[in-house]
Amino acid sequence: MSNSASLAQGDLLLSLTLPDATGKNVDLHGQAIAGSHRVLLLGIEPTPERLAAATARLAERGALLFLVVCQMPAGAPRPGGPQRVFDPARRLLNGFGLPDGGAVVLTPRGRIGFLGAGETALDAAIESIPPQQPAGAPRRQGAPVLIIPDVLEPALIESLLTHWRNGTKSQGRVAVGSEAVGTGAVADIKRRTDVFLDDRALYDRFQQRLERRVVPEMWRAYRFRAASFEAPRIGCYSATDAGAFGAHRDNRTPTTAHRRFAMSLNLNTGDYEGGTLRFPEFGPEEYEPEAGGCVIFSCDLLHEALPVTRGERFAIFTFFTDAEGAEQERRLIAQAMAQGKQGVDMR
Ligand SMILES: O=C(O)CCC(=O)C(=O)O
Ligand SMILES: [Fe+2]
Repeated sequence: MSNSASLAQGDLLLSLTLPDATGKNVDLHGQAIAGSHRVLLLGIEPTPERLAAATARLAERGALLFLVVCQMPAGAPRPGGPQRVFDPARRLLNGFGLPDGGAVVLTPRGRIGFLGAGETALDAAIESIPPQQPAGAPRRQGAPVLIIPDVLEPALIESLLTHWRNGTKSQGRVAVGSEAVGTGAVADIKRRTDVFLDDRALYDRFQQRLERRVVPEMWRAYRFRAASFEAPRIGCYSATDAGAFGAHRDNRTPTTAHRRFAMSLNLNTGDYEGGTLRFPEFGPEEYEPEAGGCVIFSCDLLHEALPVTRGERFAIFTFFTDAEGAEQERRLIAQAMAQGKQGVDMR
């Protein structure tokens, strides 16, 4: 991880193991408990009364409590109570940037759902756990896509939208190659106004969210190790020209062949109509993550963004590649530079 700042709400935590009183390692993402909300109370021992009240409220929510203590607990684990785990180096307190008494909620997905400190931290942590959801109808089809909610928070979304408003705009640009269309037809396949994310500070904030919330999810879902991502662009599909991106794959030209996974991350929802994503090879379902959330999919999948019929849809896009693809891309950029082209212009 390139950024060493404390873990924040929304970050994914895929491994977390601490010893119990007997020295046996407890995997806080173990298969018997992952999939439930887990509340970690750090560095303090609640009174028996508070513990009883918290345990009852947690049970209602199907959640589990762990006490993370810094002193090795005396004697054998106490039967019946919450599991105590031992963190003498205060790795968790430091990693979360919390004082003693801090509370953390791990969501079923393994993300940090809540972080808090102070007298009310445990109650607030429990309060943050949503009621258990009904299963819904069984799904019989769907595209092999990964939907990740809450990758970007509202303040960062706002900064990205401001960057688009002030940025240098380019329209309808697509990579041209064997299966791609010629310039004459470009406007037909892609009607979108793009601005590259070329502001360093904003780029760094965006990159950190991808590293903590997207890259590890791709590893878990696909065992895909992202080595780099392409210059992100913020796009606007407007109803004024029925903004859309017709059915295409993302890796079918010499300059895009190194791409492995695409990310489409919505910056707004609700203030436009249309604009959903569809994967026609897999069925008629339409995909639309909430603002701040994204869809990740293989660049081999045929996909289209349906026309926006009212308002404007904003989203940010990038493509991930692995070490091999990154090497391919480096060669390509070097070639283009040797021919006097600018790297970013190839995309
Ligand atoms: O609008 C979208 O969500 C998809 C965009 C897309 O397919 C692309 O930029 O290649
Ligand atoms: Fe695409």
